[in-house]
Amino acid sequence: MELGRDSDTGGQVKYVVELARALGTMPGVYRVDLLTRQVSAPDVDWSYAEPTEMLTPRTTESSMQELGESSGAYIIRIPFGPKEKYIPKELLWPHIPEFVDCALSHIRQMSKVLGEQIGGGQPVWPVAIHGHYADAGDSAALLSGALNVPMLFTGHSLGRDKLEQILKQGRQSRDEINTTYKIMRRIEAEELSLDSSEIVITSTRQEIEEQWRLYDGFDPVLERKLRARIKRGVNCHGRFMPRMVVIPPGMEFHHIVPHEGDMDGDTERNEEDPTPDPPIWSEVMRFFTNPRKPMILALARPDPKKNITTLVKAFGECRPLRELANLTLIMGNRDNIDEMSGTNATVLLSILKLIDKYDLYGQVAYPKHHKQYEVPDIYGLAAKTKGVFINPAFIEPFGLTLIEAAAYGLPIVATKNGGPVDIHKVLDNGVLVDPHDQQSIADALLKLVSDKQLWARCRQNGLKNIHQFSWPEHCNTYLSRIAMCKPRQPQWQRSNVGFENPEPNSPGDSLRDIQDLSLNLKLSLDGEKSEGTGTFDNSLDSIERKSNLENAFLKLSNGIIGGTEKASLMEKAEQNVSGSRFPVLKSKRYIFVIAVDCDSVSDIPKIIKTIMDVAGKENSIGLILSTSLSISEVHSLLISGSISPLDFDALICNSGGDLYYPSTSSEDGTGLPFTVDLDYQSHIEYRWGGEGLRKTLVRWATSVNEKKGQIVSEDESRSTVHCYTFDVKEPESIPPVKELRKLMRIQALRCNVIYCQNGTTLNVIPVLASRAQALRYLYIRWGMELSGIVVFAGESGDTDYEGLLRGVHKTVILKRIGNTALKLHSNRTYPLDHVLPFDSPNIHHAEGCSNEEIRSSLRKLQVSKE
Ligand SMILES: O=c1ccn([C@@H]2O[C@H](COP(=O)(O)OP(=O)(O)O[C@H]3O[C@H](CO)[C@@H](O)[C@H](O)[C@H]3O)[C@@H](O)[C@H]2O)c(=O)[nH]1
Ligand SMILES: O=P(O)(O)OC[C@H]1O[C@](O)(CO)[C@@H](O)[C@@H]1O
Repeated sequence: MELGRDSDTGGQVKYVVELARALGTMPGVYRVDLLTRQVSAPDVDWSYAEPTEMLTPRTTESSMQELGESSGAYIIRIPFGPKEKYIPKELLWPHIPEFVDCALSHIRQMSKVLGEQIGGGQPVWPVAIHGHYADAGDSAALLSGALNVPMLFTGHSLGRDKLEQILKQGRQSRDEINTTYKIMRRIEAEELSLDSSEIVITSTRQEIEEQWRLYDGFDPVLERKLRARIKRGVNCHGRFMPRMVVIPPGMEFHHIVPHEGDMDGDTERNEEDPTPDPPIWSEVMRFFTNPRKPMILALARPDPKKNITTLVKAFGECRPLRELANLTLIMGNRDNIDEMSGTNATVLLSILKLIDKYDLYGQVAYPKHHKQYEVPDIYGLAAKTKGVFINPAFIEPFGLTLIEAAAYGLPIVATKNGGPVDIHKVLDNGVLVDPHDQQSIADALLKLVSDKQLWARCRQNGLKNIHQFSWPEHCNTYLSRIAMCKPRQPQWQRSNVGFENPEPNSPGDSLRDIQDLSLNLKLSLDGEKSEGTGTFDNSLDSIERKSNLENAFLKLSNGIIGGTEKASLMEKAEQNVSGSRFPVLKSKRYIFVIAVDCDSVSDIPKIIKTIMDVAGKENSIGLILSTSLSISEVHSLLISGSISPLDFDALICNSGGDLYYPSTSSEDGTGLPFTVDLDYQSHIEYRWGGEGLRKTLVRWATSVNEKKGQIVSEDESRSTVHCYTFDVKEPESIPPVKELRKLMRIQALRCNVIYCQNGTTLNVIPVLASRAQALRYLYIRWGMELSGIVVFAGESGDTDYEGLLRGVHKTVILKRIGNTALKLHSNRTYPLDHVLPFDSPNIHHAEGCSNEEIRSSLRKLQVSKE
């Protein structure tokens, strides 16, 4: 690993690689995939372009174990974002949905492969998905929603805390910080991770109490209260908190041999010892006038928060310390400071200036290069000189370097802010200091290098206790926590499992199953009615006539049919569905998704007709309508434009709260020619606050009305099971969307709040539901290729607009559509340009909404109908 190469290659990289490797050797774990970005850029190592890399187990014991085909731990590199270009983490946001789409396709593919190998032909679905750091938290949330599997999250370093620390330093304004670090988008990703995760893993208790508590979506007191309510079986009124679990990271101990000798002592390498000194030693020692003095070692990325400058000042201004010890600063690798990122270069330059200011030549080493395999030798050298390791960071979430130093027999001086407090409790191998207090840093270092007994005691304590930081131990606790999560998987896969072993009157004969069967049989009926031919007649051989099928449907609904008969009926219906209507989505070359949020709803039919006209009558293009409107509003709209619902393959309504398919019958009781997808409903159900959420929203509306007059009211007629809709009379007077989101999160209500239709409507839907996620569902459910999608959107739109433009699909932005909606975005927590990939070749701005202008955009996007 190239640790410390830049601000993206820190401790988290080592943590996740070692965790994946360790998990891959645990009994009960078949396969671990560590997904990351594939980078094929000339300025990074060639191995970053390798699509797959196996992480070989460290211990011979585990490598001796019988491994199954495709089992073990792997790094999977997913290509996304601009080709051949390295992108720092702060600039990745516009590309995250593309990663999600590609990752989804890898996971689906892998689940099929594993299904063939070990799943008896049934796809083997992931047990859990774990996001590490904010960007992966965002991705994992979308993936866990699309796959319907439990999510875990580890922050490693948290945005709110970083923001506070930088503000405290007073060098940058909030806006400047946001421009440099895109920190508000990152914080939103961390909030979403709280909304979506079942478990948040932290390295220390401090991370929970001091850092996570800064977030809207987490409150340690409320968390305890909700946990107690769940234990007592008391209603939580739709409120959810992720479970926070402290599991410190481990160490790989296989290569650790603490140096026993000192620079002058008997155990020093003697003349007969054939092992030469590690080359990195001379790289360091060449800086020193007297290399035998105890070495104070700091090893950290040249990031301002690591506070190396205070350390250099403390050293420079403390005469006795300078006389007694040398200082070694390992700050990543560099060829040319001018080519380093702005903040890293600034740190390095200020350190060089301080060295010059205090005239520390001959006393401070700051080598340009080191390899990761040389890091143990650097700790070893410091230990050999009876030196001390120091981490003076303003705040350190955990601090891998501290456990590394302890493992190599080095006492520590560490910041009292963050993880080191917990580490010190376990290891008791040094002194904690206030990182802002230069004098106390110098005092602590001086004490440890001058008091030989204290030094020896700290070294021994560290070595004695370091084994408490063990990966196998970490993995045991981790896996036991995952095992406690309620298993989640797509509803239709559960039905499949049921088929293999249909027990008469088994507990599986639930209302849900009946609904499933009903939907599938109904779809079968629709299939016959609308298509007339196809596999319908052949596959339903035991139910010869359509009327029999209708009877069966009724019997199922009334609970008369159950057990084996139901299972067999279900299987036939399922085969029929797979054989007729829905795979149509899969076979389409392109799917046109009409997601325009027009200034006036009445403008939509005209746009739909133009796009339909462009699509032509060929079967190779599917059509989906994606809107904030309810299904009955959609129906009226289509009628008003003389458009047949049957021209669509699917209709995403209520901002993604519901998914419908057109149908020639109307058995839903709504009188409308659509069938609701019940599997989708169960798919997005996660953390839906239901009645508790609705009541809170109504209370919020009342309080807004008390202040501003009657401007917002619940609209029961447009609300559905998974979408609470509110009418807004004066959009400019109601609080911005970010405030309502915050209010919900503070109350532990997890939902997706969308201001739509120019702010005249407010839709509240499940947290992992959205118009963009509905497309991912169609991919997972029916195999609809995401790369074949062309989304038609306006220049602006509802507050879920950003989701429509990003991913592997292509987008045509129609000029002058949805302009009024722009005001909905004026009060966002982060600017749209931090998340929209406007330079993407997948996006094209059409000059207008005419047939020719749309055709021209499609040509530019290389979408051809053939
Ligand atoms: O020039 C360098 C600098 C660092 N490292 C290594 O990089 C890692 C740095 O990890 P850490 O000291 O933990 O700091 P960060 O890079 O900031 O890592 C983040 O993620 C870690 C894992 O969750 C947490 O321990 C940290 O607190 C958090 O800030 C260690 O293994 C170092 O040995 C190098 O090899 N060379
Ligand atoms: O300064 P930030 O953005 O909080 O990032 C620190 C994180 O970045 C990394 O260096 C690389 O992802 C991690 O090791 C660490 O978790």
